[in-house]
Amino acid sequence: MTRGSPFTTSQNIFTDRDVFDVEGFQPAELIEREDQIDEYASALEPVLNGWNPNNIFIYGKTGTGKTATTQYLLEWLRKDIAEHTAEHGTDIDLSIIYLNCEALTSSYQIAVELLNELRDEHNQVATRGHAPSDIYNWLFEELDATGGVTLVVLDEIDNVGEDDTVLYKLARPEIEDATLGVIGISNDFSFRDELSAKVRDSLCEKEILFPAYESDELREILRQRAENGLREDAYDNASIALSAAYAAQDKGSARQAIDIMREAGDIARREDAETITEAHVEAAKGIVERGRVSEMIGGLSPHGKYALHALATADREGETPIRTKDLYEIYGIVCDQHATDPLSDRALRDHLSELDLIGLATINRKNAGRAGGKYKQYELDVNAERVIEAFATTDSVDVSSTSP
Ligand SMILES: Nc1ncnc2c1ncn2[C@@H]1O[C@H](COP(=O)(O)OP(=O)(O)OP(=O)(O)O)[C@@H](O)[C@H]1O
Repeated sequence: MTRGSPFTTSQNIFTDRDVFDVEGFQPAELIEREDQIDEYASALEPVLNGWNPNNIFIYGKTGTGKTATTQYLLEWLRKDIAEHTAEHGTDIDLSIIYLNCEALTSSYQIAVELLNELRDEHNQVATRGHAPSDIYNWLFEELDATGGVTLVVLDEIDNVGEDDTVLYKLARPEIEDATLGVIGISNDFSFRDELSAKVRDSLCEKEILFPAYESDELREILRQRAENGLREDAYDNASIALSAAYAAQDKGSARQAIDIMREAGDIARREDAETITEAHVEAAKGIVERGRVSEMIGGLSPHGKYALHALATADREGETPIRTKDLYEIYGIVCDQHATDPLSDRALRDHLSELDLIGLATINRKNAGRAGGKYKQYELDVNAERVIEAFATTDSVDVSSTSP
C-alpha cells in the first residue's frame, strides 16, 4: 500500500511559526525588562553624546533576555545616532562588533576573531602562528584606523578560560584616535569574581543583573508571541499559564517557555487539533526537557558524563545532597561499567564544578564548624529520570544496578 504525503500542512495552529524561533526572531518589544533596559540605556547613553562609552557587564542565567536586550538597545542606539546626525549635523561614528565566544575559548582566539572582524576579507590573519603581542598591536591599529566609537560585545564571555589577557587589553586599549567600549555578557555568576582585580574594576564599570523570570512575567512574554504567531482560537490562558509555570519552576528561562509553547503547537498541529490543550503542553515539556538534557550531556567529556550519571543515580535513590566521598563510590561503579578506571576524587570535583557551571548540578558549600570543617555537597539540577533516559538512549549503561 502506498502512503500519502508524510507532511502535515494543517494551518489550524500557527499563523507564523517563526515567531517561536528563539534564536532567529527578535521581538519588537521586550516586556518585563523595563528596569534592565533603563539601566542599560543609561550606561550606553554617553555614546549618543559622542563621549567615551562605559564598559558594561551583563550577567544572569540562561534565557533571561541578556542577548535580546543587548540587540534591542544597540538597534535603538544606531537609529538614534542616525537621527541625531540628520537633525543636528553631529557626526558620531559608531561601529559595533558582536562576538559570540561560545567557540572562542582563549584570549588569543577572541583577539584574532576581533581583529578579523575589523579587517577586510582580503587581509585576515590566520588563527594560529602569531605572537599574541602582534595580534594586540594590529588590533589597536585597526581600532585607531576605524576611528570614532567602537563597541565590542563579547557574548558568553565566560568561555575565555583562565587567561583573561584579552579583557585586560581591551579595558586599557592603546589607541589614540578612537574610543572603545566593551560589553561582556555572562551566564556564569562566579566568572566576574574570578576575574583578576584589575580587569574586574575596568570591565565591570557598570553591572546589570538579569534575574530569572517569574511565572507571571513568562506568561506576558508568551502572550506576546502567541498574539503574533498563533491563531486566535488556537490557544487559551490555560495553555499559556501552564507553559509559563513549567519554565518558571525550572530555570525561569524565556527560551524554555517559548520552546515549550512551540513544541505544544507542533504536537497540536500534527494531531490536526484546533487548539493547544494542557495535555499538549505537558507532552511538550517532556520533549523540551529531554532535548535540553541530551544536548548538555552531548557536550560533556566521558568522565563528566560518568559524574553526572552517578549524581542522577544518587538523586533517584534519594541520596542527594551528597558529599564527594559518597558520590565517589557511585562514580566508581559507573566507571566500572564502562571498563574505565575512575579518576582521582579531585578530578571528580572538577567535573562536578563543570556540571554546576552549565546548570546540570548545584554545589552547596557547607561549614560544619571547627570539628567538621568545610565541605561540599552536590545536587542534581535537572530531572534525574530525564538524565537516566538520555543515557539509556545515548549509551548502554544499565543504571539500575549502579546503586552502592
Ligand atoms: N523580555 C522578553 N520579552 C520577549 N522575549 C524575550 C524576553 N526575554 C527573552 N526573550 C526571548 O527569549 C529567548 C532567549 O533570550 P536571550 O537569548 O536574550 O537570553 P540570554 O539571557 O541571552 O540567554 P543565554 O545566556 O542562554 O544566551 C529569545 O528568543 C528572546 O527573544
